[in-house]
Amino acid sequence: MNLISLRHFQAKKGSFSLKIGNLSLSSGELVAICGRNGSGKTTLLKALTGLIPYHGTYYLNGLDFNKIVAKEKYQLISYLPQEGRLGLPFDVFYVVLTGRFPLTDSKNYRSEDLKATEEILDALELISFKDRPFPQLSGGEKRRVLLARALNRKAQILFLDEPLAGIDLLHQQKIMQFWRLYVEKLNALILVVVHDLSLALRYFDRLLFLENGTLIGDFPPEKVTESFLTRLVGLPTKILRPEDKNFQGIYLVGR
Ligand SMILES: Nc1ncnc2c1ncn2[C@@H]1O[C@H](COP(=O)(O)OP(=O)(O)OP(=O)(O)O)[C@@H](O)[C@H]1O
Repeated sequence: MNLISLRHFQAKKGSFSLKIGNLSLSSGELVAICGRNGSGKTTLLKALTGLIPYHGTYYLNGLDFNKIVAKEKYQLISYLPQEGRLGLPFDVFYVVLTGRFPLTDSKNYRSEDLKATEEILDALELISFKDRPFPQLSGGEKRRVLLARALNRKAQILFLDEPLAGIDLLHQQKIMQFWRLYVEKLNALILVVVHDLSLALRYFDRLLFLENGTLIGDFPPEKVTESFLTRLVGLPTKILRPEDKNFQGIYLVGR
């Protein structure tokens, strides 16, 4: 099912302009957005979330985005910004619980919100942190907690801006596995800004490539070519395709 449809879509940030002629994203897809710094990845996620205005056509779950009321948008979409700052001394459990706020009556959290929070903390191996004050966590721990908060709403659409930056390799792998289950269980769409092209090629269903605000590529990982990446990255690029597709560990390239 089409969850997002864009036509002649444009969003501006100062003199920068993002332009997408045509794009459809469906439920059940884990999609990476790739591109160099300043290519428009964050601009795209912000425009799709409604944080910056757009021109053109944007249908969300079959409805004109501009005609959907805010509460419904927040129930359908969960957005993790690139710079998630939170200076207040809340404990980790409460920070993650607040991810459920759009599902409540805006006054009280329900027992199912508490239960869901326990479950997501457990799934992301954060349960032992639950009573710790958020500001005291390390950078990577904070990112994992903010990701748990974004996932806790169980929204059908997730927009995640560089959620794996600063996270250790073991937890990156666990998060990738969790996203796969999330997509399957909730028939969800997850759109993730990723700089690590190895990760994007190995774990995602579809890769979108932006350059100077233009969508220059939209491929499944098997169709991404070395010549395309060489041009995109600006460096000679080789793709090593794993022989053992069931291998769950990481591949490192040595000298
Ligand atoms: N408020 C603003 N005013 C003017 N230009 C802006 C503004 N915000 C962003 N830009 C410019 O828009 C372009 C796209 O920014 P965006 O944050 O979408 O890039 P990105 O692909 O997410 O980059 P990165 O990989 O560095 O996070 C950049 O060149 C940036 O300098």
